[in-house]
Amino acid sequence: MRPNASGQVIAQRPAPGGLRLAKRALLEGRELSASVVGPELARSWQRSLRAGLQPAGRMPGAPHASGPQLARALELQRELVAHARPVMEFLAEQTDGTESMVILAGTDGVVLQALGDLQFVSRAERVALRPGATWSEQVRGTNAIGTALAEGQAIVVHSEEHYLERNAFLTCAAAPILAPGGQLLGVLDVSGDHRGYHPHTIGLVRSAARMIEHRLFETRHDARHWPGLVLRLHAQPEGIGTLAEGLLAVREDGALAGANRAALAMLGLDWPRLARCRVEDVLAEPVPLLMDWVRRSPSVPRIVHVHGGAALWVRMEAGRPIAASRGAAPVSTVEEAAAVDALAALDTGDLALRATLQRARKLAPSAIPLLVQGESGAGKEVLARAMHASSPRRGHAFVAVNCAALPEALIEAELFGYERGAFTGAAREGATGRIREAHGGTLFLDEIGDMPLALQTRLLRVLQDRQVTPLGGGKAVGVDFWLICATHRDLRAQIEAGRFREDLFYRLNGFTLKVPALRARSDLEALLATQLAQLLPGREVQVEDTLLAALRAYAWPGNLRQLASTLRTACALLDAQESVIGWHHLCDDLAEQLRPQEPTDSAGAQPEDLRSISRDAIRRALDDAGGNVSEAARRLGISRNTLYRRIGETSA
Ligand SMILES: Nc1ncnc2c1ncn2[C@@H]1O[C@H](COP(=O)(O)OP(=O)(O)OP(=O)(O)O)[C@@H](O)[C@H]1O
Repeated sequence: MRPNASGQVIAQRPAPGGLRLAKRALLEGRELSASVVGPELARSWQRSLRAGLQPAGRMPGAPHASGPQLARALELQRELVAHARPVMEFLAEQTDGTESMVILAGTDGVVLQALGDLQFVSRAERVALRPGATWSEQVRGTNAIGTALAEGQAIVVHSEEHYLERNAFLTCAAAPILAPGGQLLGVLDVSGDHRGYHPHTIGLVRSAARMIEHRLFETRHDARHWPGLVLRLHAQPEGIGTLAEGLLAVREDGALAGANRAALAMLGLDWPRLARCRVEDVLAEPVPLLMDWVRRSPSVPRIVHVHGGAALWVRMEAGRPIAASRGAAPVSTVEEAAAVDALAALDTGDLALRATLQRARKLAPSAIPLLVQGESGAGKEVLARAMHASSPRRGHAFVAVNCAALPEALIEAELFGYERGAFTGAAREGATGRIREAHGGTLFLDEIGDMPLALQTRLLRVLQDRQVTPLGGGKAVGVDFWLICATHRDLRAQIEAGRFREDLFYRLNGFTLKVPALRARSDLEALLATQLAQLLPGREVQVEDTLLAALRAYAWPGNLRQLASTLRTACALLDAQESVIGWHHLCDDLAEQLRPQEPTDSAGAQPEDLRSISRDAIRRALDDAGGNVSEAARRLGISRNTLYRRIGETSA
């Protein structure tokens, strides 16, 4: 098995002898056998031949950028280099011990950064993999970096597929990195000893290139500076916010300003059409409607319709000018109203939650560090966002970081930022880091109980000194933010077990706020009404009586997240003329979980009952998903991590 040029796996790798014969055929002007040499490789060999290169001969001296030339190239590509760095470190960790290098090259094929193990190459060959070396096809013939640039797509070039025999010791996988407008910015590559070839490397490299593109898009269209709309799209609501989401930037006048590749695929666009299109050309919903949605409730996912195609879920973010340009009301009045509404909007009648909200309202102006505790999906982040919106800091950023979602090396770079001085003599910073982005605003650290101990020590230092020092030893910078942390874990038990620093616990826990689990709340009906009004504005929709009773009795292992995803599915299935949500509007597995249970008062259910309901639901979902945990989690409307945790809890 081997991946073809676009990274898909094709069945057979040609024998080296076959490639040698094919290369001879190329030199003799004969046709290349398509079964030995794929179309991308054949085109690349032809280009190499036309460039006057000889496969076996001595390579004419390949140009190598001088120190000042490299510094200038790095300066020109500052944004790309800064965003690529943490992703490259992550890739280098994944490929550690595999005798390979992670390389970032510019559009001219010049190596800008290289990380990893150079021991697998001879001293003479090392220089070719260092920053400054050139890997364009023109100078080195077919190779993953040069060929990915020439073809504009991901490619694997293995051993003798390299045009020059002297490069046959390498196996390389490379993927282009594109700007949000489709312009080629550079190439990410993993090159290693040809004996260490692994078919999954290309997938890893392509995902890493997507991560860089995602960060570039988010920086260029950051809602604080970009005066337009950002649409996050996916066929399923759970896909929004993940690496698989489509990203679309829309100018205030409706013209499309940027996208990622996932959005192009979802909308049936290509890069040239993107530049000519307006949002009305691709979506059935006009810009004023989108603007209205984003002003009224920006974080609520909605359904939009692609012309002649699928329905997609969308979550929108607006730049400040749009968010503030509501009618004739002065901005301060609008912000004031939003501030009051943010916490009040969460109060749907449950007394325990109301008590939490009242405390939150009093604490919001104080900037005392808060710890929000509650089960996964219970609404901890939503509460933290509402507190920020109700605080004097609401004019600044709310920065959320999930400490459980990223590998340790990435969270460190993400939180603290890093210097690019490590690889050039230039003085400007590489990436600011999320802590500094939260300056003046609120830093929300989700799943703080999962933060690795080494990072806890660094975070403690930041909280004590109120200064952050970027990785790579830059200057300490003063920071001022409101810290809100959240966890589903018992942090005291974590301290006992030696997994959480006690001194950090006291620093971040100025006050604990508890968010009740959905099954313990008494306001399910009010929640249903509020969410249905948001999902189907202007429509009067009820829930059928027997279904409502079953929903009340259900244990809701995924809490509000699961409720929201259940209602989104139901609304998507509801016909325009229907006004009652019934059993047939649920996905099958939830309907099955709900049916066998007699309607009982969930608030009166004993913990053991709830545990067994939860256990049954999980078992059924796993059975239905054929044991696939990701699929079972999707069916339950909870994350994979939560499902693993619940499996542990319910089998305890
Ligand atoms: N008050 C609410 N009204 C409607 N939906 C809500 C509300 N609070 C939360 N949700 C829904 O639940 C989802 C999860 O909420 P949130 O991220 O705040 O939970 P969490 O407790 O932080 O979860 P986790 O611990 O898994 O990070 C939200 O995306 C939203 O769909």
